[in-house]
Amino acid sequence: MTEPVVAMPPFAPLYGVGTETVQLRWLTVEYRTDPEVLARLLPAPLAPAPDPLVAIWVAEFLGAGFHLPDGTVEQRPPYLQAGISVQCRRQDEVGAYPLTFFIEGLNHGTLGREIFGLPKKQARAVTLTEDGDEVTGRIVTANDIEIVTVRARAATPGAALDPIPEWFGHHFALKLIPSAEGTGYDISRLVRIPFRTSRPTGGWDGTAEVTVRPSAADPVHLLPCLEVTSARYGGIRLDIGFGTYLDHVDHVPVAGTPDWGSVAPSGR
Ligand SMILES: CC(=O)CC(=O)O
Repeated sequence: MTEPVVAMPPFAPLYGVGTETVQLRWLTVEYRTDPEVLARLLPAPLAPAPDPLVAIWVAEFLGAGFHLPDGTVEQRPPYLQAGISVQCRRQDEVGAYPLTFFIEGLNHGTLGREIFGLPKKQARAVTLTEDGDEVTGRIVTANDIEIVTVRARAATPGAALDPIPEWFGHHFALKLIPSAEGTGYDISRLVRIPFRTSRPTGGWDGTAEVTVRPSAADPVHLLPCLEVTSARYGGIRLDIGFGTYLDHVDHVPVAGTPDWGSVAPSGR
């Protein structure tokens, strides 16, 4: 028999643990960046993919439903979320390594953060606005810096295309649980998270401009936009199942520190 998953606080869990189905309005802008910086951000055994691609996405989660083991569905109100992921390789598979997800209302993101290690942070604001054939996404950090503005314009409107890149099919997240004793971490493990998309509606391919602004706390500017390679927008359904544990990671790159140091395990 499979043991049920228990969430915090066990007295009155913050969320029910189940698989997720969500309807999205989603913008992805993909660009090439400095390959050396990208390589330094990846925890081994993740390695750079041949193309040094970054994807900035901004999405409205229109109705996230969590299918619980007892057959009930926990429904969430709509919210906005954005993320910065880089393309990577693990053995022969190409996938996405998520650097940071920004969310308005971190409570909605606790499940993905605690279980899968999706790197969610509270944002001051995430916006996704339509204006004719243009869509603009913004990420404003908790300390009020608009670190990302992406402005995309439709070139081929009306296509039924998936706005989520194919390489997002495998997300290799790093689940990192810090030690309670003040040094290092207790868990540092890659988790494969299956992202399955279906039913694209009203999407388009287009062009985009990307602006990233410096912030010490959220150093997205370390990944400069050298060339936009694609921009896609549209409606999509996303299904996320349970994850699979992969490699233990002993060298966790910490960006933005003067020497790009790493943290060590706690010894537990
Ligand atoms: C894409 C996601 O952020 C998935 C989740 O809801 O945790």
